[in-house]
Amino acid sequence: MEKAVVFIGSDHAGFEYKEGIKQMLLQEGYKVEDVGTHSADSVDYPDYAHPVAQAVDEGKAQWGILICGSGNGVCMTANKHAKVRAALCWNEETARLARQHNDANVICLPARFVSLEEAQAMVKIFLSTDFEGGRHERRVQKIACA
Ligand SMILES: O=C(CO)[C@H](O)[C@H](O)[C@H](O)COP(=O)(O)O
Repeated sequence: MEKAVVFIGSDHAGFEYKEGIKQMLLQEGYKVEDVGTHSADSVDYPDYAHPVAQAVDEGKAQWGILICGSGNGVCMTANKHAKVRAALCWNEETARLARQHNDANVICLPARFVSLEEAQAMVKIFLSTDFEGGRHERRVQKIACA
């Protein structure tokens, strides 16, 4: 089966984790589009969160992965895009629930609060867990503003 297209981005705080997650995804056969940043030099997280969210919003990417220090800045930015449901995840269970209950399409990770191994495990779970639908479908429908 054809692997999904994943857009990934981070600020300087998430740069090393972005590289580690990207390598893992490439090894697993995903098509990965890296929007930057490309070094640990200080940058502004919206400059990377918007392109990832836009790709998901426009259907160019099935999934988005965003990393900053706390995960909050990239998450707030991504959720400005209409079709994006970006979820801040900090352990395997929150990553699983973001998919099962919220049908999230972007995972936001806090590089300064989890290990790279934990972040990689969360991404694996996020990309392989199905939305449960049912009662959650109704709630997800209500997230969007009219
Ligand atoms: O967006 C954030 C906070 O909501 C991120 O954690 C940033 O990575 C962080 O603010 C960057 O901080 P720095 O002191 O400029 O490295």
